[in-house]
Amino acid sequence: MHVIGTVGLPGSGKGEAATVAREAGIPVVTMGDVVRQETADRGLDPTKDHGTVAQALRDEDGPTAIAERSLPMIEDRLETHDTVLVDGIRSDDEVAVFEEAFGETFTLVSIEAPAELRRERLESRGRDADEADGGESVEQRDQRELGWGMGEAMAEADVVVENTDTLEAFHERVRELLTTDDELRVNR
Ligand SMILES: Nc1ncnc2c1ncn2[C@@H]1O[C@H](COP(=O)(O)OP(=O)(O)OP(=O)(O)O)[C@@H](O)[C@H]1O
Repeated sequence: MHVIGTVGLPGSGKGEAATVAREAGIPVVTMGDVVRQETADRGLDPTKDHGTVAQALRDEDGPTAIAERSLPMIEDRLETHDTVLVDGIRSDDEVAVFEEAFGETFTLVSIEAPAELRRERLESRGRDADEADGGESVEQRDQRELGWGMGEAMAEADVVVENTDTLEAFHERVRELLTTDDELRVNR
């Protein structure tokens, strides 16, 4: 059994890593799924009330509210799959929840790329997907996420994957990581 969590700053490649996992038949649980589920449970509109519910969860139950609620979803996937990828971890407080729940079977992977490369990739993703950035620069997004504890989370990673080469090379590296038992046992 393996639970693999990914952390990384905006545009580092977490979404691409999740795509590689799905292609390899590894289920992906995102913190966003948790918020969507909670929004539906509260009878609210997942397309409009996502942000409000995410904030409400943290206000009501503290910084680990969303991570705690993802645990049953992860355990559910582990009934039928050996490995599960957790996407959307944003702080060291959240990392502590997964370490406590899964112990040595939890591996934290930090995906890293320089700000300039991430900025180019996010701009290009924005053009492709017609994605609005809300007027926020990459530096501002970095500061916001670092303020939540992303830097501390990245510093605790068991494995660092540099995403500075081609997309194909990154996919290959992630595929290798997800399917090589030895690499996932680094913290045993
Ligand atoms: N090595 C690469 N070469 C070229 N493009 C890449 C590479 N890695 C990722 N990308 C592209 O850069 C963009 C950002 O990557 P991705 O969406 O995976 O980042 P993310 O970490 O999930 O970002 P966010 O936190 O903002 O959701 C995507 O369009 C992705 O396809």
